[in-house]
Amino acid sequence: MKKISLLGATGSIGLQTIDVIQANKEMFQLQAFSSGKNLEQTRKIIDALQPELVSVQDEQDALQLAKAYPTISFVHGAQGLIDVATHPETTILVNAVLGSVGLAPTLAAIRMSKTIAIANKETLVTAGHLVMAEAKKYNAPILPVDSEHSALFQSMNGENPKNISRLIITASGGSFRDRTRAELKHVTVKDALNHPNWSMGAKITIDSATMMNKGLEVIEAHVLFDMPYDQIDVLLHRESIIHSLVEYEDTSVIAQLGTPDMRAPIQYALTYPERIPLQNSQRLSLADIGTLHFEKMDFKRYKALQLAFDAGREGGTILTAMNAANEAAVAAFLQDKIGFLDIDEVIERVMHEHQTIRQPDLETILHVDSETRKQVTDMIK
Ligand SMILES: NC(=O)C1=CN([C@@H]2O[C@H](COP(=O)(O)OP(=O)(O)OC[C@H]3O[C@@H](n4cnc5c(N)ncnc54)[C@H](OP(=O)(O)O)[C@@H]3O)[C@@H](O)[C@H]2O)C=CC1
Ligand SMILES: CC(=O)[C@@H](O)[C@H](O)COP(=O)(O)O
Ligand SMILES: [Mn+2]
Repeated sequence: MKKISLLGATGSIGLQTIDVIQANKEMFQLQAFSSGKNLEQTRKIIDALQPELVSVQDEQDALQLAKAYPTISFVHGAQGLIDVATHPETTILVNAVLGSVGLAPTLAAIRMSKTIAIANKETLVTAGHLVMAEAKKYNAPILPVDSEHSALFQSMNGENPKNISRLIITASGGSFRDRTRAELKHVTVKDALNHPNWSMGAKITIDSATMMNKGLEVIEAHVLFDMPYDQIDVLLHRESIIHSLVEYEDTSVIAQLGTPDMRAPIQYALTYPERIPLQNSQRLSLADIGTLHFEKMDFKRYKALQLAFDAGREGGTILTAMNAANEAAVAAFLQDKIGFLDIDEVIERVMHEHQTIRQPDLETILHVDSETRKQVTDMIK
């Protein structure tokens, strides 16, 4: 029985992780989980899986839940996330929380040598060097959940990393892939939330439309697989069937394919190195699909991807600044405070004004993160 801590249980990845756990109750047990503000969904998960420990964002909510469930422990806030991540009985942390708030609990779980199944890409972008150094020091495996990184990981299985020549990350193009940049000036939140292939949380769906999602994923791949940026390519692939590809020195290319279903990479991270049937899933039929499409990436059309490559190549705190600026700008767009194209503008301005600090420690990263959020708030007043 694998005992699991889950951060972000009420979100898109979180609920799909719950599905995988519920479909394989003889194999997995949910020991502890965190949610944010969605109390209705929190109660449903408690009723279905009876965990020992639950964290919610606000103290009042924790007190209210404690009255309703006297046998369960409730915690809250930033410390609550750490308590869930470090629950002494769990061996795996699934990090599916949104944003850089996932960093501290990830580091805490790594320091207890837990296996980390990571969907929370912002943590790897803002402090990848710290996460990977601590994972090495404490012998904590980091298993990718993001579909592209799971695909890369699977396509490297059994290979010698020194023979890899290139990582090729596929991108659907997002909600506005058939519009020019000029046509994006007045798009609405509702339009932007309409992803062609995946049903995901709001923030990542906007990131996908700006192509910042791919930018974050390029940095995530650099961090996870120690690959230089000039050996990471992005390929437009409308269908999201090929989840990513690895090219080797001898020109062979190995890819991982599948229907767009996040439960597959989530389950693979939980069962690794084994595979088990995926319940209620559709098998891939290439004969039914017929044609797959590929296009070269246009870095002028998708400016955010260029900004992410620039930040990645520079390294240090500009990664934290870029990530925090993006989180703040996307939140402002979702609240109708800025337009869609302003997201790129905000990130570019923040990066332009940022003085990079090399090899930052945790304190510096957390400081840059919160200062950048204040800077963005002032910018859009
Ligand atoms: N969705 C997808 O298919 C994919 C997502 N990812 C990555 O996985 C992560 C999660 O994405 P997704 O599931 O889409 O996001 P959602 O917005 O659907 O879910 C986010 C989760 O985090 C919780 N949360 C948000 N802010 C806080 C906070 N400040 N403190 C505590 N909990 C918080 C939410 O709680 P509540 O709702 O209760 O308020 C919810 O449980 C992101 O990093 C994303 O980039 C990666 C690949 C694919
Ligand atoms: C499901 C997943 O991993 C997302 O990150 C997905 O990749 C988003 O799609 P695009 O960013 O390619 O539009
Ligand atoms: Mn992805």
